[in-house]
Amino acid sequence: MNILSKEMVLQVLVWALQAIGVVVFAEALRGIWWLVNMLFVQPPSDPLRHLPGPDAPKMRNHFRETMDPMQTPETHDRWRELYGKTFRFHGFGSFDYRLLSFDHRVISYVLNSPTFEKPWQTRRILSNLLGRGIIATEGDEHAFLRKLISPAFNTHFIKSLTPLMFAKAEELKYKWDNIVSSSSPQSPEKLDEKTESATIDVASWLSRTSFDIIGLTAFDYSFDALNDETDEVYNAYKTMLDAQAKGPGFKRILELFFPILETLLPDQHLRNLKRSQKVVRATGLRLVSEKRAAILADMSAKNGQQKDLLSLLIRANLSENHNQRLSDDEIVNQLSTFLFAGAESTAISAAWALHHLSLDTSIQDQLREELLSSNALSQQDPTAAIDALPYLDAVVRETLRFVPPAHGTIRVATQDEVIPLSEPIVLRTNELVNEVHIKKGSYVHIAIEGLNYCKDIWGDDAREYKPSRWLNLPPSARGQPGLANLMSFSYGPQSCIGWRFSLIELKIFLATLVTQFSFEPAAEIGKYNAVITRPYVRHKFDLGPALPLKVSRLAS
Ligand code: HEM
Repeated sequence: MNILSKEMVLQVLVWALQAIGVVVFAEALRGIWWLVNMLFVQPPSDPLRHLPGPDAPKMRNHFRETMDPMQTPETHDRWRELYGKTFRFHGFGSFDYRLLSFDHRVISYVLNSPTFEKPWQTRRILSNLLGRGIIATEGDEHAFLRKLISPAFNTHFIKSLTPLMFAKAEELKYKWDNIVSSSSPQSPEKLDEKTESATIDVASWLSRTSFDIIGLTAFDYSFDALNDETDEVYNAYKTMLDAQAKGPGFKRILELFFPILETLLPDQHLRNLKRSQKVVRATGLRLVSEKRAAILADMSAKNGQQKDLLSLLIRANLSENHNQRLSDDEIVNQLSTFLFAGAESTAISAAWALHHLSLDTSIQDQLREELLSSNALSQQDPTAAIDALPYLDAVVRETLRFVPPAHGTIRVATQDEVIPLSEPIVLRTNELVNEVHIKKGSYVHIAIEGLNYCKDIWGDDAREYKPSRWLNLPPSARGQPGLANLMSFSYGPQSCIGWRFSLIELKIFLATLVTQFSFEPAAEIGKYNAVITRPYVRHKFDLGPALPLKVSRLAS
């Protein structure tokens, strides 16, 4: 009996091993076929191969040339000169043809057509991080969320949030003032000189301020990060978002393709991430339930003032058909998305603005002169007053043009498609064509920075930081389809929903800080692209994103 059961166990083991062997063999075959198909079968039939463009050896890619902001301006200029406005380059190797175009007809077609979606890799990264927020969705789900969320970002509502933005900008001003005071030896002679100064990492302080603003305006939650960085939810969000700040490592990329690795080979990073997500979700769910209870209880609030985006979202959700309503979890995903998409991008733009003002004192002086002579900050309606200042507007837009936080975006064709061109191109076969054929699965790269640097749109000085261009834009730039006359917020159904929010926040930051301090460079700054274009101190990349400036208090 014993012997029999041993034999049976052995037999079962053998069968199990055979079954595993068959599965492994089948998977290996599938993998080999996938590789052969990708490397040898698909490329010869890819219509993009006929387009002009740079060639690459089998396993070399063009990612650095197309995505590293320290290289892209030169690369784009060179490639445009050689290949024209629409061409192809290589993704993971010479087998991987990708479309790159500086033709707005192509861009507009791709950004507006339902055939083109964000690649699954982008959406998986985003939803692994934030849950399924609007930025990670497509099709009907996206359209539904966009309709639900859009009212929360209208001009009127954003204007109601500006007192909070002003209050936080003032708080930042006092923080910097204290830093300057504590690092400058006090002496009476110095009071009317511009010598009281300190070196401040403006990127980090602006990030703390911007987090505080989104916390309060989006979900009425005080991170109070400007005071200290101890709040548990703030730190949880920082852990989640900082994971992106140095770019994905090799293991993260492998996990994207083989999610099972997260379970098989957990590491400290993943454990921290999961812990942070738990903290964010628990607090988010609590806030949603408290807000909803308050809204339901307070019938008079039906037409009353909403003071945060969450209340607006809950109210819009409550008026939806019962079976279409978002769950509390789904609402929390949207809040995390606002934080992810809005906090760092606006803070980094403000830091880039101060950087460029520090590099050109005449621009800085002109801006300060406009702000002081208009007395905009002391007006009864300071939001309207600063919003009406042409040079402030020019500095903000020029900064967003010159260093767009989103360096580019990518779309993938979900079926074979024909994209119209605004001007014909000559294929490698010498054929003149008015359209580009693209097959299902091909990637289209939208070079946001590249489009912002186009000489045929912006003029020969496109690669100079020059706010004055906005006071007299060339007609080619005036007709740009992008939001705020730029590509920086993209356009089409998936364009930035928070663009008005960030424009006014940037203006409030600059108006508050430039009237109080002057800025000079404190280090050589480089830029790198990890989800957004971030500053770092040259030769000190390991320290992470930073933008130190010499900040001096102006004589009163
Ligand atoms: C300087 C600041 C900002 C820049 C440059 C910026 C840029 C962008 C860009 C380029 C996209 C499109 C991404 C793509 O198609 O791949 C986008 C989408 C989005 N942005 Fe912004 N953004 C900024 C600030 C904000 C703020 C403050 C918020 C919210 C508070 C926000 C919320 C969103 C959301 C929710 C989406 C997804 C929209 C959708 O999928 O329909 N952004 N942003």
